[in-house]
Amino acid sequence: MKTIDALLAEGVAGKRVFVRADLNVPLDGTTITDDGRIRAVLPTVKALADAGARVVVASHLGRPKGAPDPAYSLAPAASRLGELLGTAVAFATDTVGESATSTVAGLGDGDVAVIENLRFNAGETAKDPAERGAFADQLAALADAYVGDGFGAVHRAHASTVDLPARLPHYAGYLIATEVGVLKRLTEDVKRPYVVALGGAKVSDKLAVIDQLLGKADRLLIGGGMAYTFLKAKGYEIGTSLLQEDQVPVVAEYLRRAEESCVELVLPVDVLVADGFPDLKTKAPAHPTAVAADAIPADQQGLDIGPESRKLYASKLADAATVFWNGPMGVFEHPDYAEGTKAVAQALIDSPGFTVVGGGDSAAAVRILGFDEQAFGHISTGGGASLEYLEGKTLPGLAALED
Ligand SMILES: Nc1ncnc2c1ncn2[C@@H]1O[C@H](COP(=O)(O)OP(=O)(O)O)[C@@H](O)[C@H]1O
Ligand SMILES: O=C(OP(=O)(O)O)[C@H](O)COP(=O)(O)O
Repeated sequence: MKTIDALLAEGVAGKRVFVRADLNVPLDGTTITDDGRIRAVLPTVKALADAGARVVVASHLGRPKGAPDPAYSLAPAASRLGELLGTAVAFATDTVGESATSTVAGLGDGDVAVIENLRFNAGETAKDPAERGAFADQLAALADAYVGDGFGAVHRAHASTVDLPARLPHYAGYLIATEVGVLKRLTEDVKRPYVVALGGAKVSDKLAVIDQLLGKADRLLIGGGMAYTFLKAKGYEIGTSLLQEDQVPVVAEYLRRAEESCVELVLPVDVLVADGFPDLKTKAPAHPTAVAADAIPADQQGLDIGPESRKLYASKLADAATVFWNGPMGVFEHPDYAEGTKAVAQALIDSPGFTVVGGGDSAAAVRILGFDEQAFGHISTGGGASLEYLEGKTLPGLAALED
């Protein structure tokens, strides 16, 4: 894999360099609540701009449905990138249309532009390779070289992560190099006990990784929205909690295999419930109650792990030599449901082992909840991406950067 240093050595002055970043930041309206993913790509963007490249930064944000949707605009991320760089950053209001073409044509050496959300074009995520390829052809017309630095999206086989680098000289950026370097420590000669904590809301995406993790980790702690499919598989009532119904038999099999292979699969013993999802805008008090995990009322929704589970999870992390954590334990964006995530973050800090936190929301959670980033071994910008890396899968966005 050639890195950005090779591109810089070849000389980039006057060249248009396409940087596929992951600027999928959490937003409250148009306010960015955590800019970690933007800061993470700065070394790459700065190095290219300082060397006189005309830098075209691109990313997805959220999951719009293949058409423009103002709620998912990258405009706030573009302005924040400009603030962090201390220079004006141009913003194209489309991906490959008139605005993108003229914005890129208007760049001088050392200038930076951001184009609009790649997922506003259906070609970005299309299953049909021809449709993806057609979009990639249009993106390729905007650049002379490609730098892959969106680590959080390298597990996606999308036009900008796979088809575009096939059309341009391609290089790995600094963030990808760092992320892969650190995650290698968790795959080669991992120190034990190795504990993996999983939570969050992308349940369908992330349940599959448990299949592999059962053969790799010594202990699996399950929280967040992920936990309720497990509780359901145990035969418990889970009320209106997040459920991946079609995966219940698969999860039941995970429970059986864990027992057989002596992997500790730890589920919440109690949870915080309420009669609905909290208002994240007003943060109005949600008045949750703590109930035993096997006593969730039918009309209630589980939104965080409970106080007994906090203690249990902390104790299961206390002797870990290696920890990987992806996915908040609850709806941490609301103060009434942040305690589970706080307890796990604190347990990682207190753990003597090498600790890695991965995922857009998990990384944002530890910073928003006031933890010191330096207290963790590594904070990865990718949740699904790092999990799939740990599974030993070939990540399409990394494979596409190979020579
Ligand atoms: N019990 C729950 N029910 C619904 N959503 C939850 C629950 N627990 C956590 N979440 C949500 O999960 C989201 C993060 O999930 P995910 O995207 O999978 O994590 P990451 O970005 O770290 O990989 C947060 O926005 C949080 O509010
Ligand atoms: O936020 C992301 O992943 P993560 O929540 O697993 O960290 C990435 O930006 C990928 O987004 P996607 O899961 O919509 O493809």
